[in-house]
Amino acid sequence: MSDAYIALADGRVLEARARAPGWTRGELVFTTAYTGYEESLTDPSYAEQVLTFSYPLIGNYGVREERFESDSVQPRAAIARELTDDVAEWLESEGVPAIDHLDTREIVTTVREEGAMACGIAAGEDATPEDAVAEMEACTPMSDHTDIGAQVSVTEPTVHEGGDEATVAMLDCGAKGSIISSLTERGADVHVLPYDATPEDVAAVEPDVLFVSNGPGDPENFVAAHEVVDAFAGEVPMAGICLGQQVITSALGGSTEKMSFGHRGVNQPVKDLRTDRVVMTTQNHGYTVSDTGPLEVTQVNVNDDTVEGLDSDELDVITRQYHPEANPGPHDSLGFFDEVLALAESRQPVAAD
Ligand SMILES: NC(=O)CC[C@H](N)C(=O)O
Repeated sequence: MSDAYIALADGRVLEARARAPGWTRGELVFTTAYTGYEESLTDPSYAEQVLTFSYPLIGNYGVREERFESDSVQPRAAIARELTDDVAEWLESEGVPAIDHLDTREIVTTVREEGAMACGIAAGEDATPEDAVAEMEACTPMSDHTDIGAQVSVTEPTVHEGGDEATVAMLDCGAKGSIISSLTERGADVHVLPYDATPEDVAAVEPDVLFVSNGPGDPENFVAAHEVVDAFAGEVPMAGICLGQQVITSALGGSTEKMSFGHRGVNQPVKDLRTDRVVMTTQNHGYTVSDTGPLEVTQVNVNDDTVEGLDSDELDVITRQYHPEANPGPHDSLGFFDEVLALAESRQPVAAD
C-alpha cells in the first residue's frame, strides 16, 4: 500500500511516497535543471503548476533562504525520484505537498509526448487513488486562471534602491527577486508596481525604462500590463523577461501561443543571430511568441527555433524569453541587464551645463 498517488489526465495513476502531505492539483510540468531547486521552488512563474524534477536527487545541498526567489513556495506540489529530508521538511512547513519514490522518467516522457497536462495528487496516510483522480478532474486549464497575477504580485508599490543610474518601473507579474537585484546591483532604482498598475501609476514613477517581469500562466490574461505597454510604446524604453517578452510583444500587435511541454531547465542553447554566438540559458516557460509584430528577432532557440530575443531600435525595446538573471543557471547572459541600463541612458535628457 502506498501513501501517495498522482493521477494524470491521460488516465494513469502512479503510486508514490508522501514526503509532505496534502491533496492538490495543477498543470504537470518538468524541469531538467540539476541544481537550483530552491530557486525553482520559489519562482512565481510556477504558480498553479506541479513541478517534476527530472534530476533524480533533489535537496543534496540543503535549503538556504538566501537562494529563494520569493517569500513562498510557488508550485502547488513537487515531485522527484528522491527528495532529501531538508527539502521535504521545508515543503511540509510551507503546506506544499511533495512526493517521491516514483518513476519520474515515466512522467517526463509522458509530458514530452502528450504535452503539459492536468494532474492530481493525494499524499498522506489516508490517500487513495480515487482522491488523486478527483483532484485531477477538478483541475482547470492554465488559461482559465484569469487573475493569476493577483496571486504573485505585490499589492502596493515597493521601491528597491540601487542608485541614480536609472529609474526602472517594473510591472510585477510575479517577479523573481534576482531580476530586481540584477538591476539594483547595476545602480538602478527599481519601483516595483502591482501587475494591474495603470498607466498613471507608471507615469508617476517617471521611469527611464518600463520593465515587464516574468510571471505565471497565460500572458494574454495580463490585461492591465498590455494596456500599460500600449500607453507607453514609443515614449518610454521597454524591456521584459519571459512573460514580459510575451506581454510586450502581444501588446505591440504580435501574439503568443501555448507550447506542447515548454522549456524548463538550465542548458537551453540560444543563438544570437547578430553575432552567431550560442550561449546556454536558464528557462521556464510554457508559452512562446508566435507572431513578433513590429519587433525584430535577435535570438532563437537552437533546439526548436522558437523566439528567444526581440528588439526594436525604433521603439527602444529589448526582451528575452529565457532568464538572464540566471538563478539557477549559467551566467552567460547577465549582460542583458547592462543592455537594459544602456537603453535607459539613451533616453535620458542630456544635462545642461
Ligand atoms: N517564466 C515566465 O515568465 C513564464 C511565462 C509564462 N507563464 C509561460 O509559461 O510561458
